[in-house]
Amino acid sequence: MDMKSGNNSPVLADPVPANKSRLGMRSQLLSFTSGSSACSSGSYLQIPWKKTIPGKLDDVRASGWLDAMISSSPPHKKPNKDAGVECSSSDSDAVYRSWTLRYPSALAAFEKITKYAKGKRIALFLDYDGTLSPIVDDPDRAFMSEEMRSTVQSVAKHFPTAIISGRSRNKVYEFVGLAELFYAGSHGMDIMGPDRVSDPVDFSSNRVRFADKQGKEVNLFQPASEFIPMIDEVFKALVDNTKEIEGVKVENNMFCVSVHYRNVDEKSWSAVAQLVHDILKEYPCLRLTHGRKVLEIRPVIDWNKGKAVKFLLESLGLSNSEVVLPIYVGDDQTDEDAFKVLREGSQGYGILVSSVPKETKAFFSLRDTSEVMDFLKSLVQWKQSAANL
Ligand SMILES: O=P(O)(O)OC[C@H]1O[C@H](O[C@H]2O[C@H](CO)[C@@H](O)[C@H](O)[C@H]2O)[C@H](O)[C@@H](O)[C@@H]1O
Repeated sequence: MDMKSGNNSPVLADPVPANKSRLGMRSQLLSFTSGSSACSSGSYLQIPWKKTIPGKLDDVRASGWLDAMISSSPPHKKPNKDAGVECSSSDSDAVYRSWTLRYPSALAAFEKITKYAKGKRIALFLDYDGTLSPIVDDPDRAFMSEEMRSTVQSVAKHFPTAIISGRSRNKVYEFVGLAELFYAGSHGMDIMGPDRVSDPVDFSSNRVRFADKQGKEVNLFQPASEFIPMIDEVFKALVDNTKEIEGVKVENNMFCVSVHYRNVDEKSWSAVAQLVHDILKEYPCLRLTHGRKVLEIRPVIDWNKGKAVKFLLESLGLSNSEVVLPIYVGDDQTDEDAFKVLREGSQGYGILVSSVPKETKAFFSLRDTSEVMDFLKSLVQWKQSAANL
């Protein structure tokens, strides 16, 4: 893959000036980013990992990380600063209701949505955690209910449906377990789709075609494949460096590493942030995104859930917005890239799953996973009744 910045490349330009090389030491990582890689120039050299001594916490405060960590997965009651007490739940309800004037409930606006979808084919994109399965303390136990599974299964019978998750593709497939869907893991950096119908850009070097277990031709697209060894290295370093902090969980999601602090005492959040910050200083080709009580480290390539949606629409031959209505349902910051693509291209609808008001690029909202299920069931019923007309 051409890793220089360019129209066809998903890789961003070198984020660090060439004179800021890593102490002039050569790295074992150079071997897999050979050629013209922006990240394999001097700026990409790595020092062998050494244990980080937590540095100045000013770094994480100044960069706004701590604020973002505190506001991710916000509490259900809003503290009232003036009175020093929490707002009552009826106050929060009123705030939520007024927020839904801007982002109406997709259930309440169902007729409007289906009116717009008339004569079009709906394509569904579903996030996993917080959308199909409720948020739980242990990421390994984020199971979806059987009812939700069969709802997703029937939705997929009527509409092309893809899961787009921050988890590794294999892991999210294990949780969902439905072979009839398309899957994009690692925030869209690992897409298993149909054999491509058309594609506006040349991704040939990142694409592998093969037949799946059912003999169906599939297309595996991994725009960040060169980063796997680096991600492994960072994963191991973070497991090692955070082991003294109780409650931290580090997850290897193949093309990204998730550092969970949901079960960490709030007093230690800054230490978690500092350790991640220190790692990122050593790996200029990686960057941070925030999720729900999770810090996510991923390659700096210009690829995200929004690009994955576009890619899948192309691959499925569904990119003509005159005849296709894509709907994306998701709950966290990384889903905003997909909402943005749909809104800015006037292409389809984003639906934010949130029980608290949030700034979003979505058009509609749903409170929680049970409303997501109701919405999916309504789509199936609507489709079935339209077929009977
Ligand atoms: O894109 P998603 O499918 O929403 O995945 C985003 C991250 O979800 C998982 O973490 C979140 O859910 C956990 C289980 O409910 C919860 O414990 C954690 O606090 C949340 O951040 C997953 O573990 C991550 O790897 C995903 O990136």
